[in-house]
Amino acid sequence: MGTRCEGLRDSLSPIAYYEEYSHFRLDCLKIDDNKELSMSANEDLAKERARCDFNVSEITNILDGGIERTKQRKKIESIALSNGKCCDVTPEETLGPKERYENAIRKSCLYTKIVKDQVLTLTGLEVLGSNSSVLRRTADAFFKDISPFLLHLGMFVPTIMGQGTPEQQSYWLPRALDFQIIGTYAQTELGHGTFIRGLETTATYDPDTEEFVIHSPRLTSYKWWAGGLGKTSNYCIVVAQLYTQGKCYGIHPFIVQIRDEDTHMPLPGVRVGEIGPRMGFNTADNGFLGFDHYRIPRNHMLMKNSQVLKDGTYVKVASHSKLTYGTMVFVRVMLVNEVAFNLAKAATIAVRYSAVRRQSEKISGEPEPQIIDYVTQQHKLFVCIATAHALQLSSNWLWKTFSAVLADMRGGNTENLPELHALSSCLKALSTSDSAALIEQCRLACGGHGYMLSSNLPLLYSFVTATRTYEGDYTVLLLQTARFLIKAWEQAESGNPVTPTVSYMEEAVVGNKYKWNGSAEGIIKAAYYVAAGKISSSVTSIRKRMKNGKAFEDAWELTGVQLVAAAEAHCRAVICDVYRKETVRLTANSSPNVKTVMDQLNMLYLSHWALERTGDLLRYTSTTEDDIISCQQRYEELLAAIRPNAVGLVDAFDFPDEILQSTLGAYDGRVYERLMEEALKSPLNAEPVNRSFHQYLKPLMQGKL
Ligand SMILES: CCCCCCCCCCCCCCCCCC(=O)SCCNC(=O)CCNC(=O)[C@H](O)C(C)(C)COP(=O)(O)OP(=O)(O)OC[C@H]1O[C@@H](n2cnc3c(N)ncnc32)[C@H](O)[C@@H]1OP(=O)(O)O
Ligand SMILES: Cc1cc2nc3c(=O)[nH]c(=O)nc-3n(C[C@H](O)[C@H](O)[C@H](O)COP(=O)(O)OP(=O)(O)OC[C@H]3O[C@@H](n4cnc5c(N)ncnc54)[C@H](O)[C@@H]3O)c2cc1C
Repeated sequence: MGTRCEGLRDSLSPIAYYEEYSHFRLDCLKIDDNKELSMSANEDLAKERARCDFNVSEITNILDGGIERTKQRKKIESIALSNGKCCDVTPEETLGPKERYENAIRKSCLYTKIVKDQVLTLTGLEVLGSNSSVLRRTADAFFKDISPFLLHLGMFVPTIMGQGTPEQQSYWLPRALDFQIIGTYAQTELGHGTFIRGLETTATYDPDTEEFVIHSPRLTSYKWWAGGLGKTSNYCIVVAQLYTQGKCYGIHPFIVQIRDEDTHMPLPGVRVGEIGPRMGFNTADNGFLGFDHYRIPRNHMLMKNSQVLKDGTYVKVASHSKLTYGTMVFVRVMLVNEVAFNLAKAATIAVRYSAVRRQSEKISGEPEPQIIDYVTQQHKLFVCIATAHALQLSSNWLWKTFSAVLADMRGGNTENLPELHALSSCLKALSTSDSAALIEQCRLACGGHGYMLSSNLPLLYSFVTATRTYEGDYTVLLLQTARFLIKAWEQAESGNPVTPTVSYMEEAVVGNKYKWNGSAEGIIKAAYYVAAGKISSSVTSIRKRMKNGKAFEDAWELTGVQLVAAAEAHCRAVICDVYRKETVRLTANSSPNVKTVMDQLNMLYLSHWALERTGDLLRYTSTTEDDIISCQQRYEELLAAIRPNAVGLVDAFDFPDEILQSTLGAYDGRVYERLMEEALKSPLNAEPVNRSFHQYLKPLMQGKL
């Protein structure tokens, strides 16, 4: 897969091991004699590229955000990839947990050096913000799983930037950005992840020494989960309940040193370790952390939003009580981009593989078709390409919204924060949930070979399915959006103005039923009407329950299923709307064929969701069965229209093989050769007979056990 890296051979013991068994594989399996193993590219894939009718790089530029950004991305990628030391000779998933972690640290250091020496000097800090997707793409050439440094750049640095005073930033940021210290974000505890007001770690101010005493009063207060915490980080952001002058002021962020900067030993009063094997993230040393009356200086509390003065007086600086949650909002915004990128990778792998793979007979006796020619396969895959586009464009739009609200807040205006919170919550929830489900769909679309770790689909899934939970669980975040929607509905009902993303309510509260029209704009409007219908039903249920004597909180709780569905419908309508508008805007000056194929993908996405939500359309709009039949027909026509361009569309994601890291998805389509090459690297192939034969099998077979 990708280029092999000779330079690393002597740095790891497993590599010597591999070299040992690589002699064995040639002797024993004689793959050199196998005429089938060819070095030339797959012909079917070459034919697919020849039939693609649009300019692939035009779409690449659109997805990157313009030709200049494509150029910059490629430059950064080539800096990292030409380093020639990015990949492993031994697949990382065949290493034991310790070796795997050590290997991840080795690669993280290598990658960090490249970022520090070459990328940051080229791009400045922008690469950590709006342009951080470039870093994420490039990092994937180094890590099949996750870098233990992810939280350092993903949350430690952003928290200092977002929650620190200018003085604190100027002290901590240069050290953090230079990797003199490595940090993480320890908020979640054994006992609480969602309900952060219930966190139990305490930070009690002692005015005599001008220190905070950080303490974990019980097992459930131990920090749990933070990435890079177990073994890598020597500092971390600890979110704890702040006590001063005998009063609790709720959760606040503190910078806490946990390991000696020289020996890396845990400091006295700190208990830290790794939490053990998990479904994914196995190279990220997610950790636990407890404190025994551990003291830190007063100015290690991040004091941009609130302060504790030397004498212990608490001063609230921020104009909004939830600004301490700012890092979470930032990361939720980033995650939409993150999962769009991972879904694009899965779609690339599955579409290329489906063009190479031939199976079954459509007509008895005729050559086996490429599996991509089955309409059911197109149904599984083309929505993945379309969703990757939808999420990529929605993420760019969300980033712009986030930046605008941030700019307002710098001027003291927090008016648009609730809308940003509602939007980032539901977009994070839906994008992570859709992407995880569709990556799994890509894996299933690749049959048995999709189950191989070397396809990279299982790892992509295990990584992305975690995004549905972390940084706010799916249900919990949709319920946050629902709070905003219900309030907006009540505002619209009483004739007061509402914010732009819920302006559809103004028309819907009047009680009109929407008449179906199958155009893009018509489907989007129908989606908004479905959302309005569900919000209205939720409001009715809550009111009915309250009328029957329930308190608001109980009525809300009992209506939870409807509220989640309403928030989901709202968010789906927003994605459909943004995807449509951005497609039209971004292809305004494109060549006709690019415009056509982007429009087809967009219509496919809209029709797909209309068909998925037939029941809602029939219930909340005046859509008829005939309308659904014509929508289904249109959807099937779109599958056929997109089919010739499918490989071109995934090529437009422009993933180098080193980043894709997949036996099934490499550009040249040498699927079978790569599967065999990777199989031969299995440690079990290191010797013709495993010692367990002598220890167990032989005695069993000979009745001597
Ligand atoms: C080497 C490669 C390098 C690459 C570099 C770049 C990489 C980028 C990618 C980054 C990857 C990072 C990986 C991250 C790993 C996971 C990290 C974590 O999980 S960390 C752990 C993450 N953990 C979680 O995410 C925990 C999830 N839980 C929570 O966030 C909160 O508990 C809660 C929001 C659910 C409730 O909070 P609670 O205080 O109980 O609030 P109530 O419900 O009582 O509502 C009261 C009012 O507040 C309002 N409001 C609320 N929030 C906000 C807000 N943010 N804003 C504004 N307003 C907000 C709310 O609307 C309501 O308003 P109203 O209706 O009254 O008007
Ligand atoms: C791979 C991974 C990496 C992580 N990295 C970090 C990290 O670096 N730093 C960090 O601090 N944390 C991290 N986390 C923790 C993560 O943020 C939490 O797991 C997440 O916020 C969910 O909290 P929880 O685990 O307590 O789930 P719970 O809150 O216990 O949720 C369990 C179930 O209860 C439901 N539920 C909970 N509350 C409600 C409610 N109010 N209404 C309805 N349903 C509810 C949820 O929907 C869910 O189905 C990580 C987690 C994972 C999996």
